[in-house]
Amino acid sequence: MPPHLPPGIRINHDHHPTHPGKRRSLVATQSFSPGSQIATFSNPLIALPDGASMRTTCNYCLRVGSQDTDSPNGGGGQQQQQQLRACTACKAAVYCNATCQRAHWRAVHKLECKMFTRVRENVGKDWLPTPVRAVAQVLILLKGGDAAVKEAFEAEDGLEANVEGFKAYEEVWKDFELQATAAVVYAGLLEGEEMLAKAREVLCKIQTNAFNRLDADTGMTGIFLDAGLAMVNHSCVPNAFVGFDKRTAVLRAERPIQEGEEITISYIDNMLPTSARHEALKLYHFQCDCPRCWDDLDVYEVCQTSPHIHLNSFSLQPDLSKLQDPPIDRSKVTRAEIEIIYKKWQALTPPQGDDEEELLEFARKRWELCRPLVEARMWAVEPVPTTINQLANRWQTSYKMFVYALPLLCFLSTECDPFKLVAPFKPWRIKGIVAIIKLLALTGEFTASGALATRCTHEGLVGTLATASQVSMCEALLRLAVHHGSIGAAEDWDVLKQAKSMLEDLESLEGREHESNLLRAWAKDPEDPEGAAFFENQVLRPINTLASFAPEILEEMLSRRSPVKQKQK
Ligand SMILES: C[S@@+](CC[C@H](N)C(=O)[O-])C[C@H]1O[C@@H](n2cnc3c(N)ncnc32)[C@H](O)[C@@H]1O
Repeated sequence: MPPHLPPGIRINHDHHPTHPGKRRSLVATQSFSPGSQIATFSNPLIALPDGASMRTTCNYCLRVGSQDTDSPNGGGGQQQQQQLRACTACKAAVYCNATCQRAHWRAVHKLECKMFTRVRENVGKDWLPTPVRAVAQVLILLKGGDAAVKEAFEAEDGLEANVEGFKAYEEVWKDFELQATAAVVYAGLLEGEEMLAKAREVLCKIQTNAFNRLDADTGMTGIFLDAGLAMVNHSCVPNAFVGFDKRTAVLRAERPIQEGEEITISYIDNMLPTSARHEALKLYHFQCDCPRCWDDLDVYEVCQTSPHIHLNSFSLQPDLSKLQDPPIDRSKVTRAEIEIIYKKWQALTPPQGDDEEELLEFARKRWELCRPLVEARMWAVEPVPTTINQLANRWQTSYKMFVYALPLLCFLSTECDPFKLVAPFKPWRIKGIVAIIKLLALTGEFTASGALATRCTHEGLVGTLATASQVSMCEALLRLAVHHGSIGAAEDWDVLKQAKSMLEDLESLEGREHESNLLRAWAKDPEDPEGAAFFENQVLRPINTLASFAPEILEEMLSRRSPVKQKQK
């Protein structure tokens, strides 16, 4: 029996003449506009936090919290987070409340609880590596006769396993053998070779069909497997994407989808150069022949053909002609050189600790590799954006450097993200905007007290912030975040909730009704003459000026020349 699917989608079982290995696919039974919700999946077969965070994440709803203070490792320092209480029997699985604990007990924990007692007695640990726990859960649910798990893992038309494909990679297969054996032993099911073979097959099915559930807010990962969602095939130019909200996966349209069209998502980071994408897809055992792979398109070329460039008229890159005809110089770097740059960049080993000098030296080496792309002004081509992003992330929380993170974040939101992620409602684009808002609020305090110049030697940066209306900038950015967040994210996405409440606070500030009215008019109609002029002059211009400092700041910090020079713009 095929998995139960929500309305709006169906499974296509037709043979793909050009791709016999593709087997089934998910097809839209109605049209979907960009950003709209195609389907939600809230009853997964497997939903696990990753091994290391199973003591700090509710094992049922996957909400991140802090550990019970009675537990051996304590839970201090995270007051705002939900306090989690451990199962009194195994003391390994933790929950945010009794409802979650009961639901997890019914779903699987009554069967796996003893396993954790066994783990503690045998190896003294109170957690298991994620794949081992996932396989063990499936095995004990199969043993317990769970119908949905049997259907997915034992029926002939169940989940794709690709066992022979995995066997071809010796190292991967050795790893699978170890993990499958551990799962069988810990589950208390070591009954012979047949059970071990079953465990290996289960692991192959999990590897092929489960999502790495990355929580965009906390960075926590885990495994999420739903038999219906697992029917979506891959494309490097997908028309849909999956977001996670605790125990629910939401499938959303990224591009317009017509009735009868196949729905595709990207299994990997589809912004990487072609050979890196193919390397990442190796474990799915198929040759991707999407337009990006077929014509070896870079991010700018994919952006140029995107059907939703126009959505950026309400964004930080409203100059649509730039998205249609990007100001880059392809003669400075070939595709083959980009592939080599990426491989060398990836091969550099990051320093182990937090030593500032070592981290800066590492960033310098990475930046040096990016130089041909920088000269071509191909800022949106990896590894340039990730190199800048990593530096911005570090500087944001650095007492000495946080002011310098602001131009970097403005640069990412204007020169990188819109080309990489053309749809402005993609959560990563919204997060980029929210990061700018937070830094504007922080630097605003220093501007008001006149202390900014003591923190930052870049006169252009200090001058721009001194003359800009940071409150209006924040309000405009919040309106962008709330508008696009309401299209492409769950209503109770923390980032969206936070943006909404910050916007309410700003709107209620006395004495700036005029500015607020203009921005409200612009948000209602980005072509409203007065509102648009206000946004252009008071928001976009300072954001672009701040962004324009990023290349020189990066150059001077990372090119082994002098420190940031004092410059008046
Ligand atoms: C998560 S499953 C997707 C559902 C799968 N088609 C099925 O019938 O079970 C992933 C597997 O589907 C196949 N697949 C996914 N995308 C594909 C594509 N673009 N071309 C060919 N095969 C693909 C590969 O075998 C891959 O390992």
